Amino acid sequence: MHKKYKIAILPGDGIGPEVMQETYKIIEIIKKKLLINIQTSEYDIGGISIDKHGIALPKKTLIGCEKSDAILLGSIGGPKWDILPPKERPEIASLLPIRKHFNLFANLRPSILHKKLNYLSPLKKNNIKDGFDILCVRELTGGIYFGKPRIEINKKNMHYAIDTSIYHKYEIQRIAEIAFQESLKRRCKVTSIDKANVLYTSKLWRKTVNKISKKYPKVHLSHLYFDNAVMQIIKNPNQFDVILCPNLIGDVISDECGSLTGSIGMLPSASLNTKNFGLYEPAGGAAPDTQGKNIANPIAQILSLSMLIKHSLKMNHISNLINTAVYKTLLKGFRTHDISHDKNFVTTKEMGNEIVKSFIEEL
Ligand SMILES: NC(=O)C1=CN([C@@H]2O[C@H](COP(=O)(O)OP(=O)(O)OC[C@H]3O[C@@H](n4cnc5c(N)ncnc54)[C@H](O)[C@@H]3O)[C@@H](O)[C@H]2O)C=CC1
Ligand SMILES: CC(C)CC(=O)C(=O)O
Ligand SMILES: [Mg+2]
Repeated sequence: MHKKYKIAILPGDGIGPEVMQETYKIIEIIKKKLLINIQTSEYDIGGISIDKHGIALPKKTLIGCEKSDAILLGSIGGPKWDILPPKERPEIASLLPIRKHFNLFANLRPSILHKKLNYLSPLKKNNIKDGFDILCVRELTGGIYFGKPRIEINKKNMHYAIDTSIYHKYEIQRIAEIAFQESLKRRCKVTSIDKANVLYTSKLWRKTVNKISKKYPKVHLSHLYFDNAVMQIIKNPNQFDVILCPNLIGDVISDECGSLTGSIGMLPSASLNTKNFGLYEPAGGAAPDTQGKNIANPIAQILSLSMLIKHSLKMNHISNLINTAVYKTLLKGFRTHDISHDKNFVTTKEMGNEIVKSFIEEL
């Protein structure tokens, strides 16, 4: 009897359901042609769930995810729900809590610009002749997105808001371990990014990362301040291997690295806990400006499935086949709106179909 894999699918808001449809096509091929027993079950999350059930993260969704081997998420949020009080908006009421619930502290965001596709990047060609391959390792369940108190005070003559950034040593230790271990599989370089010239949490971050680095003598560790880092990445992304960041900094850096490959619409992510259970989602958001137009790039979602298959289902060969299929489709010249330099672009569905064709060619 073949092993059965259960994937909880959470399409969410905005372009989430559109790009998820294209990802289902790849799952169907894996089931039919590779005879892998994958069972998918869909659950609501985010704004759509608020509309349907009055709550952004229903119990049914959490229980469905708990019973699965991994979660594949589209995206959440959009202007319709921006007017809600902070605690009720999809970001704070569903995305952050689901990450915390499963202790998904390790967020891996690989940004790869292949040499042969370097013209997709907005950077000048001579800066990216050889492309680049950066893995952003972002701490995902701590820092300022989770600190308390977070509150707006509006009293007589006083109107202010507070966010609190907290990092415990153990939170820094465990994400640093992940970054060093990942770098051993790559080019053995870790660049840790912080603001240790100003922030107390960053001082502890740097001290702790330095201590962990002693366990990894083969890995070259360097530190950059956040402001300089965003500049260095644009000047020469190829100098970076693994970039290790606190939550907020990683949010920014990963968008930057993603867009340097051509579009944030191609950047997948894996959010993992210590048991290799993971939530996989595009690094970008709900892209409301492209929603419903059949123009969104489905690559980030398809590559997120690839990461799921690698990290949670442990089928590296299938993950590699998907990655190759995406690469070949781009080499064949197919471009969605976000990566097209002219008016010649394919729709979301056409891109999905082309990736499926390339995938079948690889089998
Ligand atoms: N993990 C998640 O679910 C995330 C949700 N969000 C939410 O999404 C909503 C929109 O946020 P924004 O700041 O506009 O960021 P965004 O990432 O949704 O969009 C930024 C830009 O990138 C483009 N883009 C993103 N993904 C694309 C794709 N697959 N194909 C083509 N173009 C793509 C968008 O069209 C837009 O121009 C907000 O409500 C935000 O809170 C934002 C980031 C992550
Ligand atoms: C709500 C945000 C923290 C989501 C986001 O921008 C991200 O995870 O990259
Ligand atoms: Mg982000």
